Amino acid sequence: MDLTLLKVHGSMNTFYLVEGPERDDYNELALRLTALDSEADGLLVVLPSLQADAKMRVFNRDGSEASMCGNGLRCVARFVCERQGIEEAVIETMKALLKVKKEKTLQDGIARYSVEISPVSFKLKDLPMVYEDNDEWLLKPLPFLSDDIVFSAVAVPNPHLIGLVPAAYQNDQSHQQKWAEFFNGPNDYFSDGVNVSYVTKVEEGIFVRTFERGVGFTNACGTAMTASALISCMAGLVPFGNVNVYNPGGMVQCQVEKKGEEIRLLLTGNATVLSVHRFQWENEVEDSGFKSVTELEEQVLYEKFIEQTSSISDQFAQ
Ligand SMILES: N[C@@H](CCC[C@H](N)C(=O)O)C(=O)O
Repeated sequence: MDLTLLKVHGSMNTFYLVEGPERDDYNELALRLTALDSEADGLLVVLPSLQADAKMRVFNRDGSEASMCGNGLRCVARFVCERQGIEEAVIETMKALLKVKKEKTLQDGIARYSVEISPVSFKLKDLPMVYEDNDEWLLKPLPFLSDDIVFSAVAVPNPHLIGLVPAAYQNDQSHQQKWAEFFNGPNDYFSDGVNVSYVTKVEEGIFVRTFERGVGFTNACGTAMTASALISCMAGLVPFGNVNVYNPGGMVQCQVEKKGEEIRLLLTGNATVLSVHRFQWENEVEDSGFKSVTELEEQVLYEKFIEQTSSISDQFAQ
């Protein structure tokens, strides 16, 4: 089968995007593509939907399917809005119908979209996480892990474990890597694995580094950045409202509103198309492969944007 793929990114969280019918082997396609491209964090599939303008499925580098992807949703939002000539849409995801919207471009040319991140749950059963007889785990050290990091568990709806850390843990990532690898292997706490983020306050917001389930360290994880902004607001690290979230791949804005139990989260950032690919997808691995690549110019502008945000991100080892 001859497929047309877009290589896209949100904050340098990079995916192949394909449009197609429902089928049960997109995990295989994700594995084929990521085996050929070490930059790709996974695959986004845009499908027809009976309830929304389109449906998104997301597959990690290792072929596992995730319930949500914030950076990926911005790229899907752009694809659907441009295809239909609209500025707002609703996208069906595994657990929710989410509103997406075209926003004013960044630096006069970088396409920018906002996406709803929902539903949000602090219930450990929704991640799932099991730790003694706790129902929630918010802003408390996990004693077996460290005494000086407060951790929070939140599902948005994919699972996140978020630690508020001093800068030293950003410069030496071995602590984060060790525990993220442990929680994503056979373990008693997270039966489905978990995305692990370390968050540090910076002058104009927060810096977030994420070790993603099914991927490893990534330039950025949209759901993790939004969940981290929520936890940072709840911890009093930054005020509720708009939070600038810096990451190794750039910067996004997360809008965090919490009224009692009701939480509203919005993630806004770039949705960039890097290149267009033709890919031959056959049963045999040796018959599959890229047939052509057309590079686009959009990344030039994005690189300039990164230069501006790098004064903050460069405080930490990349
Ligand atoms: N990078 C994504 C999240 C992708 C899914 C994640 N690895 C999971 O398995 O939950 C994002 O931008 O949110």
